[in-house]
Amino acid sequence: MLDIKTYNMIAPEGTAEFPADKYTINETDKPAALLIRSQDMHKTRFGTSVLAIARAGVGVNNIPLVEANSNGTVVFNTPGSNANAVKELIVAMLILATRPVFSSVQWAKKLNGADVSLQTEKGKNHFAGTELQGKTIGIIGLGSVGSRVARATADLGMHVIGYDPYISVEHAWRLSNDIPRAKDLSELLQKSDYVTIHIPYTEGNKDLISSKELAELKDGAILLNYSRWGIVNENAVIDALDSHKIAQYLTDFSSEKVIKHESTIVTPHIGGTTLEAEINGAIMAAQTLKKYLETGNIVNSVNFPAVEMPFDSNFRITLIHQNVPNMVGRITTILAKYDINIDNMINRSREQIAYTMIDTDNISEKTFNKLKNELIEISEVIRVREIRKNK
Ligand SMILES: NC(=O)c1ccc[n+]([C@@H]2O[C@H](COP(=O)([O-])OP(=O)(O)OC[C@H]3O[C@@H](n4cnc5c(N)ncnc54)[C@H](O)[C@@H]3O)[C@@H](O)[C@H]2O)c1
Ligand SMILES: O=C(O)[C@H](O)COP(=O)(O)O
Repeated sequence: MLDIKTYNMIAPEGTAEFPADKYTINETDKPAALLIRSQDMHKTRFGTSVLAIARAGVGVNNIPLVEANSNGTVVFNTPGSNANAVKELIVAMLILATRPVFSSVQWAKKLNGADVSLQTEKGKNHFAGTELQGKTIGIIGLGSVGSRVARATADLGMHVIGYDPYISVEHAWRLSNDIPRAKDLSELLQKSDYVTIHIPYTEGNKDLISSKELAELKDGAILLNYSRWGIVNENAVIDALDSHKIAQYLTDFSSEKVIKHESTIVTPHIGGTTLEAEINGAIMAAQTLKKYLETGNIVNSVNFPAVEMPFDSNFRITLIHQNVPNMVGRITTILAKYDINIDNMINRSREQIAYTMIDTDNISEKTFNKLKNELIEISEVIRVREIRKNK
């Protein structure tokens, strides 16, 4: 039995992916894997029993990847699972930034009497808005969310300009050829009436939008941050709002200072919080975990290489090791000592980490334990695992 520990609200459709004859959920203090959302794993220690962590969602800045690597823990996310949910919220927030929906509803709620309809007709002049059509929106990051926002805002009649120097081939294909790309961030900032950010939080993206970048925006521009706290420098954005350099800041990530400011609209990190996105993410994360636990194959990892090999033999040995020369030679030399005949083998690497899978015929538990002890003695080997077919 393998135990899966969950954190946060994981949709039951996800945990239902783990059959009860092979898995338990939240039953031991030595789980084989974790299924999480935004749980801060920098503060929540995970032990060596944890073979993998699946993040139902996209952002993985809540997971210490260096520690995961040295522990031999594979970290997965669920790319695109909540992108439509974020896109729809961005459309809503653009409209809320442009039309006085909240204030007009609050005003109308207070009306009394038989002539409320007359009163609304008289009062509506106080609630004139502007339109999105014809305005320019700059989209920073053209991945799963950004590419969808580009399409949706173009459909609203906005002029769209994108910026993503690291765009993947898959996302570039999804993006319409009509969407012009800024040559650099400055060009995007200078041309846009609205700027929306859809990038991961990384060391390199910390404070990407700070005083210098805010100064490059058009006067009265509107900024949206549905990516992460820390990508926009909070003090700089408050200064830009106070000086009326920018008109509004709309965000899913906050502090008391931002919430209390009269020119902000703050949502409580609900970008991916729809029934559909939560189910998508939980199922995708669970399926990715199951695949890894049952076959060793890796898809959608953020710290390990993608590795897939059909599992046609009876026994699979997986090794996580440092990415240094001659590891395969050293590993196969030890296997040869045990007279193990290799049916199939794959070795892939990503930065400092490498992963090797070796398929062979059945090996007894006793022989495998001896073999494992010898393999783990190679100082660069981090983890050795056995997977028996259909177990
Ligand atoms: N508010 C929410 O609930 C919510 C939901 C989903 C995602 N997110 C956040 O949004 C981020 C983006 O999500 P996604 O699904 O589109 O991810 P994604 O990985 O599909 O796309 C991110 C894109 O950003 C680009 N990028 C990275 N750094 C950049 C930079 N400095 N300038 C321009 N482009 C840059 C990458 O090349 C990539 O194309 C996530 O990492 C997460 O932090 C928030
Ligand atoms: O990165 C993400 O996928 C979003 O921020 C959603 O986070 P959540 O799963 O905690 O809602």
